[in-house]
Amino acid sequence: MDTDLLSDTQELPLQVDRATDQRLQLFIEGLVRQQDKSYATFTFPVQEIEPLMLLQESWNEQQFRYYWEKPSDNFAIAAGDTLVQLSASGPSRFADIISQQQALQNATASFSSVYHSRAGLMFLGGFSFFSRLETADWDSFEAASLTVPRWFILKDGDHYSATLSLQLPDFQSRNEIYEEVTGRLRSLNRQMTSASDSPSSPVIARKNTDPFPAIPLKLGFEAWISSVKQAKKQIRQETFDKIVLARRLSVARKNTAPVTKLLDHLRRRYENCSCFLVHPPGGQSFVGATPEQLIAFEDNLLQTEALAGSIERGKTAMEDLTLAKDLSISTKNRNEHQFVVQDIEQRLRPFARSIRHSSQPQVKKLSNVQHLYTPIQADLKPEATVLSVLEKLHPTPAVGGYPWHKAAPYIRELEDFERGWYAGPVGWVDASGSGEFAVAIRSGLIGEEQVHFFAGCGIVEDSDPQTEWEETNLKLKPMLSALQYD
Ligand SMILES: C=C(O[C@H]1C=CC=C(C(=O)O)[C@@H]1O)C(=O)O
Repeated sequence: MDTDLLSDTQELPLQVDRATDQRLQLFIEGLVRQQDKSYATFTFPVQEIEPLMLLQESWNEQQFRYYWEKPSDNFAIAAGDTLVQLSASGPSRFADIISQQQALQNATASFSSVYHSRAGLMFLGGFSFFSRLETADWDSFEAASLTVPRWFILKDGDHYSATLSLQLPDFQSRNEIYEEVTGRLRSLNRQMTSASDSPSSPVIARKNTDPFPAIPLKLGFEAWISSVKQAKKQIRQETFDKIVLARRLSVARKNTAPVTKLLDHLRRRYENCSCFLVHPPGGQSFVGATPEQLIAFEDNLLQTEALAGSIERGKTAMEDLTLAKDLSISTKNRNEHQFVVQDIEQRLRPFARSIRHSSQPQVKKLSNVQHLYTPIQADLKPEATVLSVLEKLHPTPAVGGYPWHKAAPYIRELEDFERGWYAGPVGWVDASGSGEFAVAIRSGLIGEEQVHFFAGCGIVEDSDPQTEWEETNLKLKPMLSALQYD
């Protein structure tokens, strides 16, 4: 290896010691000799770095970009460029993705100089709410899409690493592979150095002095009231017990700040949320900060939750407490919540050895709204995988309905827009089969000229259409503020 990457020369974010270099050369020799793999990944430790800054530094509209951060977990992934994109559409999309993922895993060899289970292959992306995408609004997205990036940076507590991946048939010899890996390490080093030297943090530091025009928050009000009334009629006729209706607010994009700034705002403001970005090559950016975890899966231990039932935050501590109490004792909200707990439990049962949750919901407080919240844990049977469980869990009645097969057609009928990836699962899966997916609510689709914001709420027998409308306004707030529309 050229001396510039070796650790006894200068201080660089990513350095390789001689022993690692020797191991790397042997690994590459093995790849070329055996010729039984089509892809290889290479993971190295890096110095402390802000993955978001690197994403900003390396931003390229024409390439795949991905970001995931849960500030409260001290966990982040920034990734870019496509090595392979797994995609599928239709009712068998989960099964199709699972078989593509397995094939890719079998065709990949991994080199790692870190001891971390997230080293190696990483699959990043998500799924649309319904099994097909039907309009041009989401034309850069697939109904199911997991991308293996050509690079990603991982931050997990104090652990930082960089993983590169490549397609082996692109290279003729051992030397070419070695040159490619070291060349890319060098360019990553340059980007990491300028990301950490970058004088300004990507924070939106101050309010825009020339505020954007007020959002027409009343837009779609009549249609909403009428849809909620129709949904309640179906509930009275016992078609279903609960349905989640959503609205889309579409506005001209005024804030042209990079989406990385938007993400930075979200992660600072919503520390307990999963902040995400999925940007297909040349497409729009799907961005959000969601409080709802759909699945966290590691060593056959699963964590999920019921999050449904909402009320505003109080202006004083006392008022806030009173509102939380009102929420906890509200029959309407408790019913709305209980359908979710029940349904999740039912769906997990075939996979689970045991399932645990408290009998009473807690209250989860976000800066704009508070929700009823029941964390649920399950020990799963060995055959369960993150994607097979995801297939069964999505959509929970927190974003769909109860029973789902009865409510589903009414969502399409009563909403006048394509949900796309709104309320679908978004997240990541690693090579060991662990992964995390969140429900992509509190989100927006950001195009060059237009932004679509989404928010929904659960409708049950005694829902009041006006109150539900106000609740959607509360839920739109995080994204509206992040784009400075307030
Ligand atoms: C569907 C959304 O929220 C869900 C999650 C939490 C509380 C909800 C509610 O109270 O209705 C919704 O079930 C959304 O924010 O778009």
